[in-house]
Amino acid sequence: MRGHRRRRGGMAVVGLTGGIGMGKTTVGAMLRRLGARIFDADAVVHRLQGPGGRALPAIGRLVPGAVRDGVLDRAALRRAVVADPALFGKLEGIIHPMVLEECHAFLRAARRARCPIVVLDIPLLYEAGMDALCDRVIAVSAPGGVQRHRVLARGHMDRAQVEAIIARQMDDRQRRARADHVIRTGLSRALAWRQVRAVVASLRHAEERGST
Ligand SMILES: CC(C)(COP(=O)(O)OP(=O)(O)OC[C@H]1O[C@@H](n2cnc3c(N)ncnc32)[C@H](O)[C@@H]1O)[C@@H](O)C(=O)NCCC(=O)NCCS
Ligand SMILES: Nc1ncnc2c1ncn2[C@@H]1O[C@H](COP(=O)(O)OP(=O)(O)OP(=O)(O)O)[C@@H](O)[C@H]1O
Repeated sequence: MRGHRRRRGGMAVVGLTGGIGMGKTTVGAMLRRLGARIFDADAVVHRLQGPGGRALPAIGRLVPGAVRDGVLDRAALRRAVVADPALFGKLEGIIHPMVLEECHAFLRAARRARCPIVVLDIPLLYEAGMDALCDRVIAVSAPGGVQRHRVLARGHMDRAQVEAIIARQMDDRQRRARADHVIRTGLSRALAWRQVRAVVASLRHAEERGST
């Protein structure tokens, strides 16, 4: 538990992490409705890789077939990095420093705007050591079967690709053991809401006591 660390500049920084398809975006949206400002690492990655994105030139050099006329073919990039783990590591080497930079810029802006609670929604929060930026961490979790079913139901990844991504991520049990709060998303949305409200109430309670 990092439960009683001092808040940084009057703002609670909450990490939100979990494996692919565990429910980070869904829980992030609930936290937003309760007043938190969200840093969405996946959305930042998509912007960096989108038309005119900063990461495109380096990705084009790494996987030449993946960038054509300044546009990234996500499916081609996914196939290439899943087939070759060394390439996956090199792609992360391009993207992660840029995500970290954007995250610091987000935190500076949120502090200037006096946001009471900010949430860093980052799949690889622990793997990339970005939990060091957080006062508390929430892990979202669901049974492995539910996780795989959800990702396959989206229809753009095959079984092998899902397994390759899961293999690159921290084991769910380890993540749950390290986090301050665990939100279970394997049951109904109503239950997830109840857990999210309880976490926010505990943050607000800590604020009143002057610690997180
Ligand atoms: C592998 C890529 C091409 C797959 O693209 P695709 O459009 O199919 O998926 P998307 O980007 O929406 O990611 C879906 C989920 O996969 C997982 N994931 C993505 N990248 C990684 C990674 N390097 N390691 C582990 N899990 C990852 C995350 O849970 C993410 O939420 C893409 O995710 C990518 O470029 N990843 C490298 C950047 C990265 O490390 N992102 C993680 C967040 S910082
Ligand atoms: N509590 C819940 N009850 C029911 N379904 C849920 C719940 N939470 C998430 N889901 C469903 O699971 C799927 C994955 O959720 P979500 O997109 O939030 O996960 P994610 O962790 O952000 O995924 P990714 O790592 O791929 O970005 C979605 O279809 C969502 O509707």
